[in-house]
Amino acid sequence: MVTVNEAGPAIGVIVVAAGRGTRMGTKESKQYLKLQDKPIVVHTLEVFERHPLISEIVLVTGEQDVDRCAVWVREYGIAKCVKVIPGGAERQHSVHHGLLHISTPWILVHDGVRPFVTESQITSCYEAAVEHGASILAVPVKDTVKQVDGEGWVTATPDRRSLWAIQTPQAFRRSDLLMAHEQAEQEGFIGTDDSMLVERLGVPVLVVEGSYSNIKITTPEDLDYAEWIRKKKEL
Ligand SMILES: Nc1ccn([C@@H]2O[C@H](COP(=O)(O)OP(=O)(O)OP(=O)(O)O)[C@@H](O)[C@H]2O)c(=O)n1
Ligand SMILES: C[C@](O)(CO)[C@H](O)COP(=O)(O)O
Repeated sequence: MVTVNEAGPAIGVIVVAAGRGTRMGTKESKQYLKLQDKPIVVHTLEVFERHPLISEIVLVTGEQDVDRCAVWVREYGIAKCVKVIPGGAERQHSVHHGLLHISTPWILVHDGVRPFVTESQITSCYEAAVEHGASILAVPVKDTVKQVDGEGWVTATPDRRSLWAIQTPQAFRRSDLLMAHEQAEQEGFIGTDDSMLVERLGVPVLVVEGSYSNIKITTPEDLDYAEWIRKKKEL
């Protein structure tokens, strides 16, 4: 672990970037690939660095990447990033590690590979959490979604009007998120996002509409799309 800057009060963000990027298939983990002239994760950090409500960022990376990420944090002037720490085997473990290094009463969790989140989306997500207890960014699904069994047979067609594709950031009270992670760990439950864990505690989670351009860079074709979005936004 490297302490890079002094901590401040208020809203903290855990940026998780400790994944291997298996679906991207590149030698370099996708969060470190360059978008224009900077690593993707740096673009993501810069959005939170610029946000007036954010006081503190904890960056979670692969153990072998902590030092080079700490160098980028200094080089790119991410002054709100107080710690760069190693993550765990699953995204959930990485968030849990991050949570142990941040003590603001409200926490946002964000994927390091979602560099196109906007200031207003972050604000809306945070404000909805403060008003309602917990909130997540999402967009309505555009396609018809089927449930399919292991042999390829359709078993159900859920009503599309009730289906949303979930994004980050996700905003929670720190106490709820910590309890949710501890409970999940005790029960051996692994979820694909943090709200799943908080829902299991019985805390209602409000969906706030995000945008289709807040993509998670996951597979090779997302890189071309990301470059196109970046050019449109002139990041
Ligand atoms: N053990 C892990 C796994 C994922 N992540 C982070 O969680 C975010 C969303 O995960 P995903 O897109 O699935 O990333 P990977 O796990 O790297 O991708 P893949 O599943 O294709 O291996 C990414 O910023 C990723 O770095 C993490 O911090 N720790
Ligand atoms: C948290 C998340 O980005 C919401 O869409 C997503 O669930 C991460 O999941 P992945 O399995 O790591 O892609």
